[in-house]
Amino acid sequence: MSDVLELVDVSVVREGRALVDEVSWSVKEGERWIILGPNGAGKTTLLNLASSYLFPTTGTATVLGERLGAVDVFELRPRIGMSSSALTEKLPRSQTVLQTVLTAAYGMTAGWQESYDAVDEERARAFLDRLGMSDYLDRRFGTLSEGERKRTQIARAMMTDPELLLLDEPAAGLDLGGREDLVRRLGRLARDPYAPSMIMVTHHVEEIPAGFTHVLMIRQGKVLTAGPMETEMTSANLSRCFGLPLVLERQGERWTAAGLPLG
Ligand SMILES: Nc1ncnc2c1ncn2[C@@H]1O[C@H](COP(=O)(O)OP(=O)(O)OP(=O)(O)O)[C@@H](O)[C@H]1O
Repeated sequence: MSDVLELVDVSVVREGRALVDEVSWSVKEGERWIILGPNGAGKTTLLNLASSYLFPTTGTATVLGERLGAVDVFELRPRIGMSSSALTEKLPRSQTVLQTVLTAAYGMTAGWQESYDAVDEERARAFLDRLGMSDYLDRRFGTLSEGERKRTQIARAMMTDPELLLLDEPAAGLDLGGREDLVRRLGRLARDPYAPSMIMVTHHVEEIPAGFTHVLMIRQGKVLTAGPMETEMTSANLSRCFGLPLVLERQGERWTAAGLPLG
């Protein structure tokens, strides 16, 4: 298995502060990683490295076999699918759902043309169908609910047939039903052997879909633990990560966590 992502002693320093601090981490082809950590821990910074939108201040980052700093990122980026709220804000509100997904095939956030291939349209419809968005194809993106927007964005991220799929808090802001619907769909994607390698950032263990294989926990820019879910998802690790005593429980392939009552 080859490395999809390899960080070696990577630090990202801004205003004299290390947002990520000497991080070494590798993601192999086919793995599905969760990044867990409190607010401000450096999770999005790690995703921005993985998506080649940020370069290390020190250390080396290799994405899909290409070393950042020595590769044309405009060739690398189409190989990476990304869904994040920052990206959602850049998508034109007046485009339809189908157009929003289709424009990804051409590496754009805007610019609807009439000349899209029938093959591309077929693919866009198929991804939207898998994400339960078939009834919304002609709806304007700006009129969608939070959950519908997230599902559209994931379909959009899949459109370029990426080798690496990055999901930044895909379930944030969803109600319980919306979260469970999305988590089930992501679980199905995670178990699909033809789906790309995946890295998903979350604050909540309840949002970890079935089928995810590895977890990285980060706190104040430092990696606390990184490895297989079976060995690393423990109450002790989670408590260290979030800085208070937590009890982690597993039910089948899903997780819950709660703080211990105050004594
Ligand atoms: N350009 C920047 N200059 C200075 N500080 C920054 C910059 N970008 C991010 N930070 C800081 O770096 C830290 C890590 O940010 P990051 O967004 O990676 O955290 P996060 O774990 O994703 O947080 P959250 O869960 O709140 O989204 C934060 O304290 C943030 O304020």
